Amino acid sequence: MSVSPFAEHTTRLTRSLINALVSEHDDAALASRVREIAADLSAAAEDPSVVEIRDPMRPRSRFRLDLTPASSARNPIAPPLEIRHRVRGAAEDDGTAESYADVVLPLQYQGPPGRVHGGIVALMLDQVLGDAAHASGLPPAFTRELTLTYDAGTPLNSTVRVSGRISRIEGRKRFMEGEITADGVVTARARGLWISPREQSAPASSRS
Ligand SMILES: CCCCCCCC/C=C\CCCCCCCC(=O)SCCNC(=O)CCNC(=O)[C@H](O)C(C)(C)COP(=O)(O)OP(=O)(O)OC[C@H]1O[C@@H](n2cnc3c(N)ncnc32)[C@H](O)[C@@H]1OP(=O)(O)O
Repeated sequence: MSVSPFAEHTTRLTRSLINALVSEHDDAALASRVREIAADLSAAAEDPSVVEIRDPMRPRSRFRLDLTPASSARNPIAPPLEIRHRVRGAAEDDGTAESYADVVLPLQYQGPPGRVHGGIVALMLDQVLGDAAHASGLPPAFTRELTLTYDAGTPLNSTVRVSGRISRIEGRKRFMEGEITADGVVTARARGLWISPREQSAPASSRS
């Protein structure tokens, strides 16, 4: 289900409000930002039908109603994670289907100074690996195990790439792997196991 421009606009403004709360330590400056954002929120709510967004997030067909705190365009606590799909080609040329997202994390996702919080790193990798686990119309599967290695700080305020792919499938089990890179350097790696519940995996288990 696609998100209306009004809902997405309101989500973006709410993200701005969250950002103001963690950025402005002076109440007068904070109050000024709050007034601006409140005015923008009210203006859009006057007539939701005329709200337009120049660069809306693309609705993803394999995720009909995304309300997750990881990637929903209508959930302001979610990082602005727009997941795309591709086949790794040219350089690697291994033909692996991959899910990936290029994302900039603002201050509200900070852990150590200047770095993305490790839990947010895990959240994004869980989501992108979970998305990749559902490639090719595979039946629903849940994260059973997720192992993270934090190799280096993941920077705030600059584009990082979150990627995930299936490494192998054994019956109901999908073994996943992925990483986050910043300027081409790996900052975190993930390995995980997604399992399709017995009742939902009849076609998959008959293949095993
Ligand atoms: C969420 C998807 C919904 C579908 C949506 C469709 C479209 C989606 C599009 C895009 C999706 C993006 C969405 C991302 C969402 C983000 C991820 C989350 O937040 S998920 C929530 C957190 N996770 C849970 O809540 C799971 C909780 N756990 C469970 O419910 C169960 O454990 C479950 C269903 C996962 C498995 O239950 P069992 O009872 O079937 O499992 P047993 O029988 O113990 O294990 C199955 C096999 O796996 C082996 N196994 C277990 N652990 C293993 C391990 N660590 N290594 C190797 N094998 C292992 C076992 O030995 C067994 O093998 P043998 O069949 O006997 O051969």
